[in-house]
Amino acid sequence: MDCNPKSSSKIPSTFDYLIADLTRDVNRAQPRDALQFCANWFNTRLQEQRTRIRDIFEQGNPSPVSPHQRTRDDSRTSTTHIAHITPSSNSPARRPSNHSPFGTLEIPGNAAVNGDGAFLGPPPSALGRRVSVSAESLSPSSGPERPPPFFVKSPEQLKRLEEAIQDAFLFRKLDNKKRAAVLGAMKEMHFGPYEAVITQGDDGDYSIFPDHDAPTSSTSTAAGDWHPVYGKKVFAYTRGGTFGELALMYYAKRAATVVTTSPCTLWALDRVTFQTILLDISARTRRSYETFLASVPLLQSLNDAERAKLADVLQPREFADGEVVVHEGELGKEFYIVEEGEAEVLKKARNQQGLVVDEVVNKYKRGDYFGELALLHRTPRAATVRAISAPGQPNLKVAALDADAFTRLLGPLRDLMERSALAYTTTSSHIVSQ
Ligand SMILES: Nc1ncnc2c1ncn2[C@@H]1O[C@@H]2COP(=O)(O)O[C@H]2[C@H]1O
Repeated sequence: MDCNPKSSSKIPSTFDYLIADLTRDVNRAQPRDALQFCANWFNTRLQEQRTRIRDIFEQGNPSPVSPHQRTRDDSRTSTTHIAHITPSSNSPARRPSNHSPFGTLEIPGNAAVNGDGAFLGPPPSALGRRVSVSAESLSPSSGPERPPPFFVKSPEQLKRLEEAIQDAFLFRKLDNKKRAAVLGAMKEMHFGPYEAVITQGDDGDYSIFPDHDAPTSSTSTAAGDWHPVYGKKVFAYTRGGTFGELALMYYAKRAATVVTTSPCTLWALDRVTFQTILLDISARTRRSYETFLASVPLLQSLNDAERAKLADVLQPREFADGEVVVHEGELGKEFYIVEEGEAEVLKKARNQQGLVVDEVVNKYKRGDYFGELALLHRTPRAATVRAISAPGQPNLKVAALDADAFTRLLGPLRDLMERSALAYTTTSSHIVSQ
């Protein structure tokens, strides 16, 4: 059997990659009990994946119900009293558990998670409980036969949706095509005041992204500052806060109830799309970054673990022909590595007539980097870098690294970058950016 996902003509899925990795490890380890080895291997991979995703969430989008935050008094908590909340038609008092207000989307694999699955001894959840594992957890990749749902949206809806997700960490990893697929799969939902959007103890079926124009909603969970139906209020969401992802990531029960405090517009992303597109993409992005980074000359001296850390924090950006990535004279906040396409570097200079013109001083292609000077020296951008792509040629795609991660992860390469920068051409006609 050919287990190399790259040698097959179809697009390899996460499952293909997993089997290739497993085959490689089995060949290395030559286990006597192959079945036990495979069971342990998958279990370990599952735990690693959950841990990595949890870490990503905690870095980029801390959840109010993550274990170390649950008891913390958060300044974002609103002053709305939970005691005002009354059960709605969607509340647990009036409907059976597991009846989501979103209904069930008619897409394959969208059935509720089995509550007591014990397949392969699932890892404990982030909240310390054992969690169920559905068959989907081993193969989050949907493949072409399982397209995500698509909800038609007006330009006005799309604009609101874009605003709603602009701070959501996972979306930053999506390229334009995948982003469009996720936006299409998101469903607009309207809630009245004091309706339970998700209910503690239910299975997780949707991740929720509140509309930016929506008033706040609040979280409650049983204990303490008590409400007869919803229990204690532990957190309040303001605009831009997303919730409902924990149960989707860990196949755990809902860890808290989320109740609207006034009429709300929310965007719901179903569990299968969340996992197949978002989680799968973050794993794929990481994997393809690791391969790509190994080919970048600047990073040759980093080891695999260092490059893997870098792959975790890089964010894809795309620029059409003529779009500027960095402006000469501006403050620098990011560093860039070219993944695809081309860019040119322009510096302001005085021509013979004394007029200020942009002069091309450099060009970039795949594997090149730029934007290091402003971060290394804390100076304004020394030049403008803009995308160039002839008709039919790919747009410029870069992997961006923020200033903190640049210092932390590429600090050891400082000397190398300084030496390479000596080769930058600057003539007396160039105007020095201050
Ligand atoms: N001749 C050049 N002078 C200055 N910067 C250059 C030149 N050629 C390429 N660059 C890159 O252009 C980038 C602009 O942003 P930075 O100043 O942060 O870092 C700069 C370098 O990475």
